[in-house]
Amino acid sequence: MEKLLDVENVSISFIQYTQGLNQRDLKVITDLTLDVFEGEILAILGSSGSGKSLLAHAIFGILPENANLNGTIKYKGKELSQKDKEEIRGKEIALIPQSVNFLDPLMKISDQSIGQTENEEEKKEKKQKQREIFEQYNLGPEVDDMYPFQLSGGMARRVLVSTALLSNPKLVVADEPTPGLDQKTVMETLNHFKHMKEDGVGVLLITHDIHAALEVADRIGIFYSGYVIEIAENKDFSGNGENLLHPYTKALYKALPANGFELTEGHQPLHGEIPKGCPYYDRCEMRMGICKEERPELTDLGNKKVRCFKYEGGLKNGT
Ligand SMILES: Nc1ncnc2c1ncn2[C@@H]1O[C@H](COP(=O)(O)OP(=O)(O)OP(=O)(O)O)[C@@H](O)[C@H]1O
Ligand code: NI
Repeated sequence: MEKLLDVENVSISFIQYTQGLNQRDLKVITDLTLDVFEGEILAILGSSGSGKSLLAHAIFGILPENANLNGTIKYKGKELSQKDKEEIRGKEIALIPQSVNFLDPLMKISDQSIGQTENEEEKKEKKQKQREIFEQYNLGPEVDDMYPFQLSGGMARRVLVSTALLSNPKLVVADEPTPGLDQKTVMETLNHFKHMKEDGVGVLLITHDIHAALEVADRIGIFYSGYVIEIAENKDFSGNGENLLHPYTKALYKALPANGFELTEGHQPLHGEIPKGCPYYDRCEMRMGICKEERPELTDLGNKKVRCFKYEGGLKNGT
């Protein structure tokens, strides 16, 4: 399977003005590294406000003006410049945006889904394809002439998913596709991702819903205080969680069945307030002296990755 997306050491920050003319760099995402292969679903799990949408927007070159982006984003091994991102988006790579507000309220659904076309012939072709895909997603012909406000939440979601698929993308980035949907529509949406994967598409599923992630993802990356602290395989989230590596991931897993799961529980140091050592130091049961002083790197352990000093010498060193 070919590697589609490489996000290497990406940091995203904003300039924050403090007193007077003083300013400081407010880091939202630090040193983020992940990859997505063909026919794979990688979920990124993070709490609200942890920078998930910023990550998606960085890949598509649509970050807000005041954001600073560092690091490298590659597609099929080639580093993407801002210009490349603009050329490739909506074609080989497609975004399923978090908000249905991405739909234009004043434009009929089918027109905005098809987008601008060069000529009548192209428009006809695209219209036909749009109908086919919409049909697969249970959106009948009556939807074409509707405006966004006439759609239910589930229909609007399906419009965003099918619009993303219109260009036959190789890579799909789905930003929080499930909140606000009823259980049945959640399962439907997740099934769409499974079908994309079966068709060889690579999917980056950005979510704060661990149940959704576990339902469909092959691997799951866990955000903590703007760092990816572990990328685990789905099957590691089983038994006593003994195959999970980072103490935070272990704690999350243990909280799952008992508490109905709350990712935001406990205080995650955010942005400016991260101490110089490991961001999880204060809450960690496995902490050592070095963890207070230095920040651990993301250690590559084959199919998994972890950011924790316990594993710097390999898997056997952890507990
Ligand atoms: N234009 C901006 N200027 C300054 N700070 C910003 C800006 N946009 C986002 N941020 C900061 O970045 C943080 C992360 O935003 P982002 O939308 O990526 O979070 P998220 O993980 O997608 O959250 P949610 O789960 O609510 O969708 C925000 O909490 C905010 O502090
Ligand atoms: Ni978001």
